[in-house]
Amino acid sequence: MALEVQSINAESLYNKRLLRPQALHKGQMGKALLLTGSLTYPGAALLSLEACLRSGVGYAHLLCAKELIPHFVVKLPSALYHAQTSLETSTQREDFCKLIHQMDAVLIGSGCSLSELTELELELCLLNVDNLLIDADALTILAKWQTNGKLQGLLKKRSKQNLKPILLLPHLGELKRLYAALANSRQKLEHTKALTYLKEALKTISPEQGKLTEPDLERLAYALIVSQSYQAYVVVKGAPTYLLKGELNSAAPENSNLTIYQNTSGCNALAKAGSGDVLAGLLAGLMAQDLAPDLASQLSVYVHGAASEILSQASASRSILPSDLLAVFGQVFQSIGWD
Ligand SMILES: NC(=O)C1=CN([C@@H]2O[C@H](COP(=O)(O)OP(=O)(O)OC[C@H]3O[C@@H](n4cnc5c(N)ncnc54)[C@H](O)[C@@H]3O)[C@@H](O)[C@H]2O)[C@@H](O)CC1
Ligand SMILES: Nc1ncnc2c1ncn2[C@@H]1O[C@H](COP(=O)(O)OP(=O)(O)O)[C@@H](O)[C@H]1O
Repeated sequence: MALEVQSINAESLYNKRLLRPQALHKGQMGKALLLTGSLTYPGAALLSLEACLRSGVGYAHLLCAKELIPHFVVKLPSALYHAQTSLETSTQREDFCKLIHQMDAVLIGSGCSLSELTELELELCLLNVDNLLIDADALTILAKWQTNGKLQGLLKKRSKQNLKPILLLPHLGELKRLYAALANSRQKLEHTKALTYLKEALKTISPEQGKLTEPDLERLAYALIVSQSYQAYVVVKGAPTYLLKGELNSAAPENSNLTIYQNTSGCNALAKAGSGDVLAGLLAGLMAQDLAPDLASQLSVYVHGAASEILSQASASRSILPSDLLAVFGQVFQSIGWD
């Protein structure tokens, strides 16, 4: 039984730092496309876009309702904007596919709203995008497709084309939604097995490593099942955030190989609508720079959390806004040697 618990902290990330040569140019630093925000939730687009720009990515693109572009461009002029189309015609779908094929990473979901258009965009992304991050409303659509059987076909096509596992960013509510969509007795049994495995395996490691509470273990057991059933990497958002690497061998849990990464940064200043949008944009920008999904996830959750801690040294956490985090990302990156 191999289980390891590792902390995501300043030292671990310093040791994994990748330096930016002075002579680099924007073309070497990746292109990220955000399919975030909507007329209903425009703020989510701005938060994720600025976070993406502050990740160091070469180009940050946003595809959004054309009415929003004149407002956004005033606030974030360095981003590149594309007007959303209905995807009803084959030309519109071809243009959309052309755009996503040019990208090194695509984020879909934060503030997109649960529209038919979001569904069409998500389907095309699943079939075409290698580094695909899925958040918020797009997670709800995934759960719906899991229930009605559509997702299985899409994931099969995805794996035939050798596209990477998708990256999911659920909070506990969304994680449970994804799990509930599986809800058959076999998977329920696997959740019980996963939980039992985690509890047993934790007894075999040092008490220092194994400080995981019962609710955290529950969360991780859900994440294990979701990760396997959706063929996905999962960032298990919350206090604290966890990442999982490896697999549960459900036939023989004792033969599983699993690493749990526990983030050590963050505070309750993040318990506000919009914090998740900031995290998603930052992670998309890092993935576009060719960082492996596990390193990009570790770095983004740490920087996001540490930014909230810096702000809370000078302000009551209640008054800190998700948009305030953006200005201190640079300070956190610098403190861990990521220039
Ligand atoms: N400024 C903006 O434009 C924002 C737009 N947002 C978008 O608004 C839409 C709806 O977001 P909602 O926040 O209503 O939807 P959620 O699915 O995030 O939250 C709905 C409910 O889920 C439960 N929940 C949330 N977080 C949980 C947690 N950590 N543990 C357990 N249960 C939890 C709570 O009961 C919550 O009221 C999405 O598209 C979202 O992306 C949000 O991202 C917030 C900010
Ligand atoms: N008390 C807390 N301590 C540490 N991190 C937190 C806390 N509350 C929220 N967060 C972090 O803030 C983010 C909230 O994301 P989410 O619930 O998706 O918000 P949004 O409304 O923006 O979609 C997650 O990254 C989560 O880990």
